[in-house]
Amino acid sequence: MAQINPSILSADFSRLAEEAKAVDGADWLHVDVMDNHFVPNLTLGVPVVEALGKATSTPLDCHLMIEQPDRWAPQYVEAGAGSVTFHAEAAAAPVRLAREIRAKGARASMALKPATPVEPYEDLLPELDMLLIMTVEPGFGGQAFLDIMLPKIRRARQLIARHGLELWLQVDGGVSADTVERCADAGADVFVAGSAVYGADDPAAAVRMLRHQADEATARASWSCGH
Ligand SMILES: O=C(CO)[C@@H](O)[C@H](O)COP(=O)(O)O
Repeated sequence: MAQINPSILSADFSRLAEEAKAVDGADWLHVDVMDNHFVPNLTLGVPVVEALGKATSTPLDCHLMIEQPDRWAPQYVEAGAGSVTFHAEAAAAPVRLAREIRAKGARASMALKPATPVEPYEDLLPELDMLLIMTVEPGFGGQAFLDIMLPKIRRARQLIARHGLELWLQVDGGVSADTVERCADAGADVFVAGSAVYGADDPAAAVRMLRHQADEATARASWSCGH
């Protein structure tokens, strides 16, 4: 079944605990950590992740859009993140970092900005639990989905299949009722949605609707036949 991870970046930051509970039933809560260096925006850090973990039973999927993830990622695991994503463009030693995240008990994930190809990372995929393909330039919610990322999602799904991996394939940026089916058709199985969820009158219902759309598209997709 498709996983829908609402992005807290689109929530009301003055009511984070309530906003986290508003999406009960989501698979993970996506937490965007930005440092104003790797991306031109600043959001939240370890203490807020720790507080969020106490406010919700939904597991936390922390997306680190920061420099020096090798130094910081382990602290997010200790703060309670169930999944930690670092950027390939920022990590000094991605294999060592993925192993450290896993050894500390979280799922290890690596993200690729739109201009970063997936092929150079083929040999690293077995070290990961999830690969995140950005479908906008990281930094801000509410941007338009980049259609030109669909071939990259397809190529990533083919690599995962070729190696027989159980790797989750996440997409993030501009995912909505208009785009989720194209992402699922291309091979994504984990969908981050910020404005499409928190901009809806009923965020929990928006999660259910996106999951339904993604599941239907996946069932029709050639990559999922036989799964
Ligand atoms: O990582 C990011 C942005 O850098 C995302 O998680 C956005 O927060 C998603 O928001 P929408 O594009 O779905 O509004």
